[in-house]
Amino acid sequence: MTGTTLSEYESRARELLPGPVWDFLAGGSGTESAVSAGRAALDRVRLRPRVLVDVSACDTRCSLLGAPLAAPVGIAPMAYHRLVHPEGEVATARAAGDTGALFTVSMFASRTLEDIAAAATGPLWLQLYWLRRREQLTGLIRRAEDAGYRALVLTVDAPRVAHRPRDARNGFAVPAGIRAVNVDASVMSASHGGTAGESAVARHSREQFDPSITWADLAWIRERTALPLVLKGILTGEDALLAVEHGVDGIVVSNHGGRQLDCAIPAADALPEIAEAVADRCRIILDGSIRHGTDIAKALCLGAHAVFVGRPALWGLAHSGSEGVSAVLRGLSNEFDEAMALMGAVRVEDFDRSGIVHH
Ligand SMILES: Cc1cc2nc3c(=O)[nH]c(=O)nc-3n(C[C@H](O)[C@H](O)[C@H](O)COP(=O)(O)O)c2cc1C
Ligand SMILES: O=C(O)C(=O)c1ccccc1
Repeated sequence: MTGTTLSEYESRARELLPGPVWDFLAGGSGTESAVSAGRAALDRVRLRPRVLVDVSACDTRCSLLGAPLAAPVGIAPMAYHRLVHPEGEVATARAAGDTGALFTVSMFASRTLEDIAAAATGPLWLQLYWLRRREQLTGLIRRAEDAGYRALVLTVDAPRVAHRPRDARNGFAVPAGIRAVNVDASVMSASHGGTAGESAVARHSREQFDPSITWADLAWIRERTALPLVLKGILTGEDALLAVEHGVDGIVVSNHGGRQLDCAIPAADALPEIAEAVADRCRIILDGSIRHGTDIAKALCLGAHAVFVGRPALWGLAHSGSEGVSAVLRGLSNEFDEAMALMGAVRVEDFDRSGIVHH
């Protein structure tokens, strides 16, 4: 990673960012046990390399729902990139384009969908939470289509934002001047109303997210767009099967980086039963604690087609803007390329369950 390791990006970001912003990035819900469990789950997976395979031309490229990628890597949707860098999502989009990564833009992005699209040279997806005010969703879907976004990601593990002790203690609110510019100001004014005991983000999500939606409501989105639909936050084979039965194009196996259900099963532990239930009928993406090229290899062996990287992209952005995000993504891709060579995998599709043991 051009001399700077990922953990150096992390520690530099921690030094640079105000304490409450760092806590918002790093923190989880409840006991925060689902944050560390995500890492522990990947650490329990060990790789089984094959040797004497011609690896003189490993190919890290793949395609995900029609999007060509330099490696099976995307940036997870994360709110408010301007919290860590003034250019925000525009800088992140440039880096994703430069490195051939997918960028999933959060509904609570701090730059407009159109500005992000103008800076992007690679594929963009848009993530949505289901708001009580459905006309806001209709507007976002139409704007995403017009700006060339290639899929919608509906996050389903957050009927509301969970209680996050660090944010509550800090009375965290998004600083004045940073806004979720793509939604009506009255939808997410998370810059107001942080109080000791509850963050503004948690309070506004309770007011604005629709907690009553069910599988039957997916038809409402389908009727409004021909874009592929991906559900983010699936952790069981049962729900993966329902997702397939409801015709979704992809799922993100995720415990939301340990930020939603405390003690939720780590994505890596959930993946085998999900891959079995899905049986190749939709795309599977894993996120949570992906920090090394070998983590990507492990996710593919467990049944994922690609991974999303969350916090490390923001560490890179805080460190040095677009350059920092590019360096973080390039570092991961280079490590993945090496993992392929040392695993005896020539193509991304060569990874399967025979590549791992799981303790
Ligand atoms: C600061 C921050 C903001 C996030 N915002 C969103 C969001 O707006 N929508 C969403 O679906 N997930 C959001 N997530 C969750 C990420 O998409 C992802 O699931 C998680 O961060 C992956 O774990 P990792 O950070 O360990 O890589 C957020 C995560 C962080 C750290
Ligand atoms: O999804 C999240 O983890 C998150 O932090 C968030 C931030 C702003 C609005 C909604 C969720």
